Amino acid sequence: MTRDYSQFFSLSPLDGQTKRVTALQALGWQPFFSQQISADEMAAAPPVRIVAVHRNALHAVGDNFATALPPRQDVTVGDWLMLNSARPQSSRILARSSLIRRRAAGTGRQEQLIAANIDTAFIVTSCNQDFNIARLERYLALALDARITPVIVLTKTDLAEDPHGYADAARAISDAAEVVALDARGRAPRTALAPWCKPGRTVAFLGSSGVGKSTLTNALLGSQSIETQSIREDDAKGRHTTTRRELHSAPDGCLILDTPGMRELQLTDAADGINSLFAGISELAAGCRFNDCRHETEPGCAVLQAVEQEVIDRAQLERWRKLMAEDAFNSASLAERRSRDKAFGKMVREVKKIKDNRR
Ligand SMILES: Nc1nc2c(ncn2[C@@H]2O[C@H](COP(=O)(O)OP(=O)(O)OP(=O)(O)O)[C@@H](O)[C@H]2O)c(=O)[nH]1
Ligand SMILES: [Zn+2]
Repeated sequence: MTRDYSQFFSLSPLDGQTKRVTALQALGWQPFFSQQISADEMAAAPPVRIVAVHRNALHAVGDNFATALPPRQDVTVGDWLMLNSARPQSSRILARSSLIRRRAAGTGRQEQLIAANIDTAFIVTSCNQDFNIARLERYLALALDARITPVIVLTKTDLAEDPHGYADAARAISDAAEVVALDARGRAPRTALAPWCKPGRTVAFLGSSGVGKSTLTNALLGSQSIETQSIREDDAKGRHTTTRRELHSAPDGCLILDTPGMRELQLTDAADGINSLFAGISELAAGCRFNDCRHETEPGCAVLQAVEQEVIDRAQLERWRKLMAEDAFNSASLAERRSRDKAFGKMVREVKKIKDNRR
């Protein structure tokens, strides 16, 4: 199937003042990436950005050209590669400014790369029963851990009796994230999200199904190119899960990553993100008498003392515990897997050695 990626070629918007943005900058190229390569390397292998991941190909766009590459487990949408035309599989992956990973859905504990080099994560929830502090915290921890600026977006303000109540509750979660409340339909999102949707910036929408991610994406794109749930519901086949994973270029010059629902989002190796979200608790924990304090019944527990003194909220401590436990569980399983794989590889090599010696 031939796909048309020419939408990315015309990306050379003016960034408000009069400074011209180069074609690469419009694709999201930043000093963080150019610092990783020499001028010679730049001439030998042009940088390309992975704008779409399909089952049988990676679609890459560079300075006024597009190409398809063979799929690779270690490459994800948003990645920058130095294109080796002779051996595309060996193209160098540039270090990422941010990376979203997750534990693969199902029973396997394999880590899956979701997206790379995202500047802003819009964490979307609606002003209704979807609104859930624990879930927002999980997304916030994930974004912070991935080194992405989080912004909480509350949709469906038009349907809520008290949208301000939701916005206040969201603001109380963390100073790390700004909160925007809006009606996702119509023109409001373009203005409200403009501070983060600048030329060459990559943004992504995260959140449960039905909260308005596609509606927001369409509002920024100024089109209906992403089908929304109500349209899918009319589909004779009923609702199908979205498998898309690609970047779209918006008229304002920003790049929008469209990810699947991420309903099974799990934290893996995200302790840093959790700690920065719950900075108050983690700082207190450092003052506990025991290094391995679980903050349950231990004497000299600084965290429990703070709860007693109502410096921190008991419910918040519970949510922190849950996230830490989830992260520890997933990370341990992953580490276990890695060491198992290592041990297995070692065994294979030893068996091979024995066989070779016998010859
Ligand atoms: N009234 C109102 N309806 C909204 C708003 N945001 C989204 N909707 C509607 O809610 C439904 C779901 O929106 P989508 O944009 O498809 O939700 P999604 O998050 O992309 O869902 P998935 O693709 O399943 O992950 C659609 O019918 C939208 O029109 C809003 O702010 N106000
Ligand atoms: Zn403690």
